[in-house]
Amino acid sequence: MAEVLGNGLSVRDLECTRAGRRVFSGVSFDVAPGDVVQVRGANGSGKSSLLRLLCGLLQPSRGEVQWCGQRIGARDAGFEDDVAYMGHADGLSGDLSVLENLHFCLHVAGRVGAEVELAEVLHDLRLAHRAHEHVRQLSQGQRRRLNLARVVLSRRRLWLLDEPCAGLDAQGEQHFDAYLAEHLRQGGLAVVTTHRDIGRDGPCAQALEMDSFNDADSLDSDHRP
Ligand SMILES: Nc1ncnc2c1ncn2[C@@H]1O[C@H](COP(=O)(O)OP(=O)(O)OP(=O)(O)O)[C@@H](O)[C@H]1O
Repeated sequence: MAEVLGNGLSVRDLECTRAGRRVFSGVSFDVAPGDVVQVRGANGSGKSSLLRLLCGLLQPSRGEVQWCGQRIGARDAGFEDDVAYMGHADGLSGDLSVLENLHFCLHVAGRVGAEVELAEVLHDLRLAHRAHEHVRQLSQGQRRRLNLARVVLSRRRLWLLDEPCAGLDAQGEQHFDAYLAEHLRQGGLAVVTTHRDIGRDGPCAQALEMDSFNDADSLDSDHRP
């Protein structure tokens, strides 16, 4: 029986197979409240696949992911209510305004009425002046900021963030660091794929190097040992 963190995320002997090819195997780690894991690795090493396994969008070919002692594959409703996932696609509606997207997010998170906080986050992320514009009119970096606002406002306990700083400028990165530090300070948990050293000035991150879990034939030829 795998050791389980009763109040956090527990990953045991996880294996990922995509299109019949084993991407990684033997991945095990725990994340406790207040902890962040930084996932690193070469292109194709399986960072995004790992995050999709953690949030239940992909199924492992072996091993399991547990949240607060329950296997997530069991589709425990509590897990989905606890997770904020940021993937490569931003999950925003281009035909809705910035404000409408965030109101929708607050609605889904059961936080209708958090208007003051919404206004503060929009101001912090320099999106307040674009609040009534359609999201499709924003730049990539602005959309990334809006996606960050979505995660922050959702107030979910577990953040699963795939390259959250891609496209952010230096100020956007600073805001990300501050929001992540505050999330952890409040007992939140996070798994983040990023090449930035998020432990440098902020929280101390546990590093997970995906390259060490790859099969040799799953890597591009120039990454093979
Ligand atoms: N939709 C898919 N169908 C089949 N195979 C996929 C799919 N998406 C990714 N893969 C494969 O899974 C492996 C891992 O991809 P993944 O995107 O998880 O890696 P990554 O480390 O996030 O890469 P990158 O740094 O380039 O974003 C790659 O070999 C890739 O070809």
